[in-house]
Amino acid sequence: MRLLRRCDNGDFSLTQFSDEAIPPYAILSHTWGEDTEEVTFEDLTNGAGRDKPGYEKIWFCGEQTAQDGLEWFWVDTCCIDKANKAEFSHAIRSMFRWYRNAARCYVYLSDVSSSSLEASGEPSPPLWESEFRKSRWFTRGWTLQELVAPRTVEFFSCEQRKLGDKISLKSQIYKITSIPHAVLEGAPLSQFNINERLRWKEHRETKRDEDEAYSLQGIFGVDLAPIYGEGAAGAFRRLMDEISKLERCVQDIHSTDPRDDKKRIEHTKGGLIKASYHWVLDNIHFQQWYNDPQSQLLWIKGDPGKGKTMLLCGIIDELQKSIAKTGLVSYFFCQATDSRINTATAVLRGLLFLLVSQQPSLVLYVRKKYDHAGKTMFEDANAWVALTEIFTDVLRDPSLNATYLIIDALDECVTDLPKLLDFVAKHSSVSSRVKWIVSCRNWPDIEEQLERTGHKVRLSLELNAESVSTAVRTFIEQKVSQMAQQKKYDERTRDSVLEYLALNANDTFFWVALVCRNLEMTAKRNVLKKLNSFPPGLDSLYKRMMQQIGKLDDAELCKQVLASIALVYRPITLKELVALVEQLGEIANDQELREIIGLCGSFLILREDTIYFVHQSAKDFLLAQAAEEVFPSGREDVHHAIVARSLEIMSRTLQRDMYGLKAPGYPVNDIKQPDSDPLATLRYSCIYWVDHLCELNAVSLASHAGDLQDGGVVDMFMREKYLYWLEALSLCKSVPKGIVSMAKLRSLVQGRGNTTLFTKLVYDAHRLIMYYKGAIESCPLQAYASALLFSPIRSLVRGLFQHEKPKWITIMPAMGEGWNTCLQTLEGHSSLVYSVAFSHDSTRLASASYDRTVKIWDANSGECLQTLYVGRVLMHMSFDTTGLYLYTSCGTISISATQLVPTTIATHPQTPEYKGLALSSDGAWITRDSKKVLWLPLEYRPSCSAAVVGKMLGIGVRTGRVWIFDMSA
Ligand SMILES: Nc1ncnc2c1ncn2[C@@H]1O[C@H](COP(=O)(O)OP(=O)(O)OP(=O)(O)O)[C@@H](O)[C@H]1O
Repeated sequence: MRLLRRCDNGDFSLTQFSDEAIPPYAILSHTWGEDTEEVTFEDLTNGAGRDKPGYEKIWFCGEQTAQDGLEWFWVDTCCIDKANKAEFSHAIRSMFRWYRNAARCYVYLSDVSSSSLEASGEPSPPLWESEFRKSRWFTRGWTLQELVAPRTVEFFSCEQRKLGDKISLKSQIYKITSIPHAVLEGAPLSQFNINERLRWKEHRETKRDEDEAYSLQGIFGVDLAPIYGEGAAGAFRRLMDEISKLERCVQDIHSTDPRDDKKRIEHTKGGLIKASYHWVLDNIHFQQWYNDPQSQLLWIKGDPGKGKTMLLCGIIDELQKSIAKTGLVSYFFCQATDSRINTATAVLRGLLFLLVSQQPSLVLYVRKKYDHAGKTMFEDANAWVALTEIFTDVLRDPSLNATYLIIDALDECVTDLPKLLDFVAKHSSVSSRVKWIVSCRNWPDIEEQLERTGHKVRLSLELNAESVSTAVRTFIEQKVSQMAQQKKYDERTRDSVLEYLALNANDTFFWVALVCRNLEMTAKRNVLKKLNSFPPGLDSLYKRMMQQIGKLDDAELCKQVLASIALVYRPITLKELVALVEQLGEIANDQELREIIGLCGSFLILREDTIYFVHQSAKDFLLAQAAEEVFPSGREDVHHAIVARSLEIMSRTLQRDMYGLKAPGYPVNDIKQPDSDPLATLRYSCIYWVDHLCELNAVSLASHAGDLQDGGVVDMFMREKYLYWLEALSLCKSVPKGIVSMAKLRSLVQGRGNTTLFTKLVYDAHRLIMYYKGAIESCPLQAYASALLFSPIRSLVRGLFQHEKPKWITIMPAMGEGWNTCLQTLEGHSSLVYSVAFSHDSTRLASASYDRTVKIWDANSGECLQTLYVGRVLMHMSFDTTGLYLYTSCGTISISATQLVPTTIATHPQTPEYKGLALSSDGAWITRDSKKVLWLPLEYRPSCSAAVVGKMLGIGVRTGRVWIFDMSA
């Protein structure tokens, strides 16, 4: 950006600044006169232009800038070299940002005179207002963004007298432009829908047709390179395209909307009570964090149930009020029992989603990567890397105002917590504009890491016992008063409940909440009798509740439900639960089912149709203290029951074409889930039955030995339902998980030693899912087309499912006898793959392509874990024990094996030995010492690169595919 400064001799000089080093500056907004009247860049560089009418504006802007204590200012007529096309294009794309980031914006209204102000001596309304209303400034296209982008906009008359600013004149401006007050007060533009924003530009004109669209790019938070000559229609079409791409990108960032999570949490926890969190706002540590620019991280810690989550809900509400639309508040609530929101990646996605929703211009940092990699970049197992890079860029954005980032329950981040802690520690001191709050239980691991973080303030709930105690007391009073009203308690009952709760709560909100939950289900006449049965302390209370469940008529059923819910890998729905717990099968009635969950109400809660634990501590209790009661024959028994039920219900229900798609090429992305979804009960079973099977220990496996033998339940399921299961996995978007499951099943059955027909079937089925992953994943019915037609003649699955092969194919392709050496084909690169490398443990395969990306694959599941945009062609790649090294002509980029975070280093500590294979002229693969290791079938020969580890061979080819071969086969 080029800025102006007034020199001592009264002239103006121009200085160019890089984006990272722009000093505070003022900016002029005006309407252009004839081109010949304006002072140009050329004029200024040649010391000319003083005699032009436009010089006065520049002079005014310089004067006003100095008066406001600034040194630099910007005027569009002379700060852009319009002869330089690249610069001009860059300026058009940056203009909104330049206005938004200006410390001051002066609007010079050449057609509004303030002489009428003097003459009138404060009449009401002032006479200049009618000129103001008619000013040309409100009719031009570009001035729309000049009005809405800057924080402050001051209006001056042609005599250079201040008339007011966009806040003091908001009513007049609203009448002229119909732009709502909130916009003028700085509300994020994204709060206003596209049509409304388009309406603001109605009746505005631009000199060039295309500018009508170009002048709106900042208003919609998109980037549009100008192509003058394309016409207004072309420019608008591109603008609309960009807007829809932006919307898609924002949509794809989000895996959950933290605003909905917050509402849900508050709702399921019984509603937020202000009087129980308000104490924190006056707390000395909170105040220090809030007011001191050096204190950027507030760490709230406390034992389970002390009210941390609700405290954060309250703080979020208060911060949102206090920043009054000018800053950003972004937050995330981790919940261990919900796999959508218990990973480090989900946290960053959630935070990022709320940031870009409030300030769409930030999406540019996302688009840099997203446009290249698409939605998968948020979903790859290592999306973490991409997200941390984006986040780092976002936090450095110069336009970011006061920003608050809040993460609740770090202890409930199940996947990659160390990475998240490391990220928070590093980034919480990056910018004084960005402040963080994190909360967690008193866990030593987390404490150790956060203790090392600088610029933090610690707020321990245990060390603020008095405040927490008063807050709990208020909570008790509110809860009891609500119950007393609802259940019509007499005074004695109400006072007794109040007293009992106050005496036994031990400053733990959750204990109070749990007791109240129980009392709400207790008849008024029994309340006093029952009161003493709630012992103080969470564990004692859970124990007591377990005893109460033990006395129910449905005690056994409730325990079975609790046992299954405690062992499943994600929260399940009521329907999925019925599939897993045999005895529930007899309860056909939805109402009765809900009643059973209600009976477990001290531990479980139903949200819509999904069952959750009331609290993580409830699950912990069942798995530890109550294990004997809930798992009387051990956890393995419950795992086995889940497997048995899953197989039974899948065998009964799975069939060909569950969604009535008919066409084998029906793409999975076009499929709409039917209202009455035949997979609703099966989804969990389909995805996780193998995992439960693999939880069985040797003793348990021995006692169920028949299951894994020829003719056993698993064998029969594979024989009769395997392809239908693959179709279902595809409908559940879980084919990669299916591959991992089949690998697990294969090693489980192979580990049992003897080779049986069943072992062979599992091997064959595993090969088939690996080989046809791509086809089945994108079109579920390909399980019966490609997978049957092109698998080897002696494939067991092919033989078992002959009856399912497409009837319309009369001449079957000639296939080989058995599976060839190619295990799987990895698809994703869009150009030739010129380098491949295996990790030493053979779990990862990296491939580099002329599409300028390096992809890292899970060599077992074939899933693409990460796409690195390297932007250049590499010379070579190799893994060593420390990580992946990418060799470029300008040094090495190393990728750490565990973190997969690229860092640039100048040289590699030692040049690793090249261990790959090379292609000999006759098409055979030879090692470096010229010893032949493998002949490849002709079809695989047009290859470009190869790597080998153990008995696996990876080959990258011209089509962009990567093949993995089993060399032992
Ligand atoms: N300000 C409040 N308003 C309403 N309810 C509250 C408030 N504070 C705490 N509670 C009640 O106390 C319960 C426990 O609070 P919360 O979940 O915030 O504790 P926590 O410290 O985050 O617990 P954990 O670390 O175990 O997750 C909530 O379920 C809610 O019922």
